[in-house]
Amino acid sequence: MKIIDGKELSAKIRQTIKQEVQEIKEHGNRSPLLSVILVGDNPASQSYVRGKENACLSVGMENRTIRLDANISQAELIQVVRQQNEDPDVDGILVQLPLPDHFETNPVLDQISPDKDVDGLHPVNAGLLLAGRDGLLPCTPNGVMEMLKSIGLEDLSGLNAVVVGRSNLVGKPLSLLLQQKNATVTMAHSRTKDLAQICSKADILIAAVGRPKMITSEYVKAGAVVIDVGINRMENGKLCGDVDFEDVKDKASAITPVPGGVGPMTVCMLLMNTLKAYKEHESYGR
Ligand SMILES: Nc1nc2c(c(=O)[nH]1)N[C@@H](CN(C=O)c1ccc(C(=O)N[C@@H](CCC(=O)O)C(=O)O)cc1)CN2
Repeated sequence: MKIIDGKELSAKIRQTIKQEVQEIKEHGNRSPLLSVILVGDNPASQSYVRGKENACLSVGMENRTIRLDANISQAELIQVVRQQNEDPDVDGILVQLPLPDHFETNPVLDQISPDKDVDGLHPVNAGLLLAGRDGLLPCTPNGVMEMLKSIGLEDLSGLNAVVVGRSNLVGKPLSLLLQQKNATVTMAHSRTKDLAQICSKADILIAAVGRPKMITSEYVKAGAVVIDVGINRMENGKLCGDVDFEDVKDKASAITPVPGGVGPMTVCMLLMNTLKAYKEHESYGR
């Protein structure tokens, strides 16, 4: 069984991003800039945003974090997003999720200019993905595809993929990306009947349900590739995935750990999207 190490893979990809950013700067150009908007003081979100700041630093990109009080209004938040849209130095804009309860998330995300939407969550980018056209891809699904590629799974012809979870952030876009690579995709979710039986037919099983250790060995076909997108904080403070790693690891041919699996790839793909947005803005390389 192979453990797909997201820390190692993301470090490798970051190195190529760092080299590109260095070349950009050596040619006298400005650096790519990621602007992150954080509303409120959710400790997990604060920690993820710090991770994004450090990631930008590590590849030589500029970073701007806009920290806003949880009590600001939806209209005020939208105003901040629009300011970032209009700032020519900003290449990528990300609103850290979840927003505090009194916000409606979609109308806020809709305000991000699609060419700066490095989270790939704007309806324009979601539509481009649906149509199989080039746009900015959501980071976690894109990171999962990179992980599959790293173990030689690029053309998925003839393979059954089951995605458990149907969120806009992961399940829906990931199902489309897998299908683009010719997998036969089943989208399952909490209301799916005979879930274990359906999962046990998967050559590639993706768990993105947000239920700690839900996927046990009875859900897994012998030799399957198991990708765990879940990041759940246990009462003892430790993190665990949606997959019961100890129970599944000897049945799978390859598996991602939590922590150190898909999480680091998410941040890496964010850097990649910011670089891509930058190149579009500056017509760099054309
Ligand atoms: N606007 C967005 N909000 C959120 C996203 C997102 O992609 N866009 N995803 C998650 C949070 N997230 C990034 O924002 C994120 C979560 C986890 C990790 C990560 O590397 N986790 C580590 C463990 C870190 C720890 O110890 O706590 C791991 O899995 O190894 C990175 C990014 C929700 N919000």
